Amino acid sequence: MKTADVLNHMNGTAISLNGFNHDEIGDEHLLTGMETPMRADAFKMSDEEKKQKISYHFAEIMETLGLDLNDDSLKGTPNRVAKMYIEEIFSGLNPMNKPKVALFDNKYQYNQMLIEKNIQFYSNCEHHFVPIMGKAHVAYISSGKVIGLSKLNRIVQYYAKRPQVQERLTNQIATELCEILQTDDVAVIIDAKHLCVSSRGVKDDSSTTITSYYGGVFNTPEKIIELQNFLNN
Ligand SMILES: Nc1nc2c(ncn2[C@@H]2O[C@H](COP(=O)(O)OP(=O)(O)OP(=O)(O)O)[C@@H](O)[C@H]2O)c(=O)[nH]1
Ligand SMILES: [Zn+2]
Repeated sequence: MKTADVLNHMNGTAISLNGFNHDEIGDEHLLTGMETPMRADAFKMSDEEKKQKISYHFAEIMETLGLDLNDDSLKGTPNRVAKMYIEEIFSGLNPMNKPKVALFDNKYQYNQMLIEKNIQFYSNCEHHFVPIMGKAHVAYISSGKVIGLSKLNRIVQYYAKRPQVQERLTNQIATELCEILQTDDVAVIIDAKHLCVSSRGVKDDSSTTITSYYGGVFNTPEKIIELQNFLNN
């Protein structure tokens, strides 16, 4: 499936280049408006250099807040945060960390939907840099290839490990699955809690946010109902 076709599914998603260089960044979502906005020089600096820089600036933030960086418990925090950003919670910004996906021939002649339900993920809101946590459900119908189940979870985790908004996370996962599986018949539903809504600001601890992508045959009332029935059980 071509990205232009995916774009047609997105109901008017804005096209934005953001100075983003496809070859250098290696993200296939150029021109769809759903790429994570990154500069063309995003990977000129090594991970080690990035960690040192983040550590320096995080120490500055802590100093500004008046914290004593000589304190036993606090002194390692700038390094801890830098390591966590680069190696863990924002590791999905680096295309080198994209999961390698194993595909198999559909020898089983299984031609109905496959749903990977309740994929737990943690992400971070790009507006406040506080956690988003939730569950993703992904479904597809094979066009000839079958994907290893764990790879569905890994694709969700890869895109979650970026500063995100839920709409983009949903569409990035869907586009990736369409491209890998060479089919439009993909659905992604995400139900997540945003700590920027629950722990601060409006402080609503009970609301969650649901987003969805229904492509190909999933974009019919019957299939949507069938899918939702599976998810509700
Ligand atoms: N559409 C969308 N909005 C999000 C997401 N995560 C956080 N937001 C919202 O982004 C908005 C940022 O709005 P601002 O008014 O600039 O930020 P703010 O002053 O901190 O807003 P409050 O959260 O209302 O206090 C907030 O309304 C957030 O709830 C997301 O995944 N999708
Ligand atoms: Zn937020």
